Amino acid sequence: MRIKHVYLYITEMKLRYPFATSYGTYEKRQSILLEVQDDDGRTGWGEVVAFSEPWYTEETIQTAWHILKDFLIPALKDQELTHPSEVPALFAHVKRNHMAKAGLEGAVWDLYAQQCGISLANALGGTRSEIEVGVVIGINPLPYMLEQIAAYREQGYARFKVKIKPGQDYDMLVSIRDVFPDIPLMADANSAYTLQDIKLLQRLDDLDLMMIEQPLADHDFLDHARLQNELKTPICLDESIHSLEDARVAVTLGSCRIVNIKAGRVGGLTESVRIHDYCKQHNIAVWCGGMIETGISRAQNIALASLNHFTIPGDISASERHWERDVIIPSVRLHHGKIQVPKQIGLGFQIDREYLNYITIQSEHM
Ligand SMILES: O=C(O)CCC(=O)c1ccccc1C(=O)O
Ligand SMILES: [Mg+2]
Repeated sequence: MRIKHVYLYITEMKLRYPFATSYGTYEKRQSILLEVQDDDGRTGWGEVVAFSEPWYTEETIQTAWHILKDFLIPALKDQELTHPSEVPALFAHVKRNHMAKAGLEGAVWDLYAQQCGISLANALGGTRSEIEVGVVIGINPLPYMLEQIAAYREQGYARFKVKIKPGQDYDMLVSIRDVFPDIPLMADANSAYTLQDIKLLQRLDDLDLMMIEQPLADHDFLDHARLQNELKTPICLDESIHSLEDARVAVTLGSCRIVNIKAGRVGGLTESVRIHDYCKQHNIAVWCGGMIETGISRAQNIALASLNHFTIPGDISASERHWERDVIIPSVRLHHGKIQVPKQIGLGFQIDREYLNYITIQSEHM
């Protein structure tokens, strides 16, 4: 396969509800959607999940746009490929910029699956026909969070993740536990704490949380290992894990017992599958993270989460969790609290071109 054309779209969509994390609040979402085309005119779709602000990682929409246009797309175009797992080597001379790389690599995976006449899930080695999914509750006044949890439970979500930050942590979680003693519950700190907060973090052990996600800074492998040693609650790493190598460091040091895999953060689906396989070998649980993404990345996540070691429900909610309307047809829906893994070829969804046009604020053909 040879990529002859790449079409880039910067889109902007308003979230149905503002989404607050420990480091900031998202109200609207720009994304880079990209379409790659081969010599036969077939196209594959990918999404760069970087945000407009460098809060979650250092990448932004603008840095990704630059890296894609000036380095990655020229490195990919016209190269003869037999498999998408060859794409990371073409990008190896470009340091990091994982979300930009993953957007393009994901589009090649979709195209490859279509050429083979199989689903993306199948191409990645996925075996599940449906996946259990969880939902994330942003930081808000407590009564509103309780209402949201009740509503999402009604919709069948199998796991509830609550964002926490200093001052909105222990007491808030105790109140949630009082109302919902049995729900599978976890907390995501997005690096809001340091090892100095160890006493507070140890109190969370009373709350029967499935895990605490990324309590400390992204580079703090050693401090996470010390913290995990002192905590009963499993630590899950998100922002710390940019590669298989990071997963090896974390697992070897004992920095976590669970890994959140996001294709964007680790540079693509190829690296995601490698991390999945490594964690499976080492008895480290994995689940698929979310990035408030459009349906393209959401469809990719569904395919990825169909691999058999994704044993914990991921942050793969229905399209309507964040969007009034999604860019894929049909939108992602829950069926009895689960999401069906599409059997159709490629991503298994169509692109809603009319809506794509409507939300596009900039585009380019390369
Ligand atoms: O996609 C979602 O619904 C929310 C996923 C989420 O928690 C998140 C969203 C944006 C940035 C970081 C994170 C995170 O997992 O830390
Ligand atoms: Mg997280």
